[in-house]
Amino acid sequence: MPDTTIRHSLKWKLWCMALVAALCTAILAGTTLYRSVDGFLQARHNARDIRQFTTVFEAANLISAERGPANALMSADEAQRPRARAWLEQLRRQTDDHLHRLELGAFPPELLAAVHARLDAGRRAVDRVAAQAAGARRDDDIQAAIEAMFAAWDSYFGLIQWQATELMRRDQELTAPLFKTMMLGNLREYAGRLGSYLIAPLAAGEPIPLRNRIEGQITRGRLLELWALLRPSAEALPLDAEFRQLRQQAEIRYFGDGLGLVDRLLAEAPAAGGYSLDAVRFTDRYVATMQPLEALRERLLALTVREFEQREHRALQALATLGLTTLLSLCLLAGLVLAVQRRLFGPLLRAADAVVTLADGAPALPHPRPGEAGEVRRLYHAMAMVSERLMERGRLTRELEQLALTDGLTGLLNRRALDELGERAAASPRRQDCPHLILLDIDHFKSINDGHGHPAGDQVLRELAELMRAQLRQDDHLGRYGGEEFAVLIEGYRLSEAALLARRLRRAIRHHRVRLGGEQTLSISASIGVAGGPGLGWEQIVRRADEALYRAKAEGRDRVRIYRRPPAGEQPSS
Ligand SMILES: Nc1nc2c(ncn2[C@@H]2O[C@H](COP(=O)(O)OP(=O)(O)OP(=O)(O)O)[C@@H](O)[C@H]2O)c(=O)[nH]1
Repeated sequence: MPDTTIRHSLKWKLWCMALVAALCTAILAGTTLYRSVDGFLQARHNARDIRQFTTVFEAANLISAERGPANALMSADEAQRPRARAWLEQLRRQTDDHLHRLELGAFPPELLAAVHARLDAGRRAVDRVAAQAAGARRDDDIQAAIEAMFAAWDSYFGLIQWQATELMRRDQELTAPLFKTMMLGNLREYAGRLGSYLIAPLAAGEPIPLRNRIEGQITRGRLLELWALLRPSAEALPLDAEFRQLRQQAEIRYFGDGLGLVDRLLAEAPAAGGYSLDAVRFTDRYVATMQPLEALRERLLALTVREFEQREHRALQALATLGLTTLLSLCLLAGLVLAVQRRLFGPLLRAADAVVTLADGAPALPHPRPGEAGEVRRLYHAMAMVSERLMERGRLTRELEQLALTDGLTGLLNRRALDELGERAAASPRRQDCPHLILLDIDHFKSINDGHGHPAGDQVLRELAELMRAQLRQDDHLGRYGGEEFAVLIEGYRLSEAALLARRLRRAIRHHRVRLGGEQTLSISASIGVAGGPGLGWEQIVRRADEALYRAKAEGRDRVRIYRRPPAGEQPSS
């Protein structure tokens, strides 16, 4: 018996293999997906951090920018004061707005508190000077207020450094953009400071103190250093056309006009007529030349933010592509397994069913369905051939079996067939199956052969077979039991009825005329022995019928003798 347990089923093995393949795919894809998700989250964090850093830096820029109107206010006359005050108030509001937003973020409170303290101190110093009448302001107070505002920026720069360090520690990829941004922020701050060193002397009409000149030179040196780092060929700088254009504008406006203005005032001795520009006008003109520096920093930050947003977008695309590819691979695998199951196992199982019906001798071959594979069609074709051969073989076997049980001359059952039927009937427990045997032998048959030839003898045998068949019921079995010996096996008769049938047969034979060639006819007779009855074995019946037949022959032929069971102690009689 074939092992059909599920463990040995090909379908089960296929599903197992598919499961293993799906697991391998999932593990492989999972590892890559994990990296991809990690990359995407990192890119998203970086984009968010850079945007946040932009906000932080804007506040620094505003603190720096506050110094312009503060300087103007501290050196303004009565007429200039309202405009400078309005300008300063507007910038202070913007700065406070930004700082307020920062407080909501995760900055160390002590750093924020220090920024507020320094900024308040700087603003108070500015306001104290601004509150004095134009003529009463001392350049030392102005210088002190300016330096207090420098300290506010320095304090805020500490906050920027803290955040930059935090971000760089989280991802080193942020190092370059953060440094570039800080560099540009410093550039704007140093430019502002350089101008501020001139404000107090300009406001007071005093010569520029040596300390201011030295600080100014140091600041100028830093400015030029930073600017050199931002030369157009610097690889770390963006190739963006607008950025390059802004750099060019800064080169002309600030490093040309702005520094030129500072140099001119440094060169001017505060003679009797004073400086060629007062502090307010200087501030107006100088602040305007710093504009491209601010634009440059904003552009760099915008480009950096854009680049990180693009990275985030690309990481998301890669993640989506990988996810979809994985899903598609798993779907394809499942589809493949289902297709194999439908296209291969379905037909195989139908073929198996057909083979079983074929073995039972009732072939019901499966028909190929549309779209079924060529291999399956070949299998069905081979099965059709096997079925055809089996049918042919069955037919031949049946023919052989028939031949083995049939007498070739008369077409009647042969002795073997009759014996089989007789044994079966004798063995049957049903009373109505109880068999009787009429054994019939043609008298002097040898003389027919001798006198008329062997073919005439054959003709007699054939005609006698037909004659007897005509006398019998459908259920009676007629056979040729030997050379010129016939046998009738009957069931459901009593012995007397069997004897009657035997006598009828004898009479029919006696009255029959065999026509040989021409007018010549031949009459024949037969001797008959009858035996049978309940409780007898087939061999016994045959032996008894034979005995009765022998007696019929012995007593003169052409007669019927019946084997009767003798009373106890007596010889059997016929
Ligand atoms: N034509 C022909 N003769 C056969 C066939 N089978 C047996 N015989 C002959 O049947 C004859 C039987 O002869 P015997 O056994 O002497 O019997 P009988 O001549 O009928 O004599 P009794 O039976 O005593 O009346 C033999 O000559 C066999 O050759 C057959 O198929 N065809």
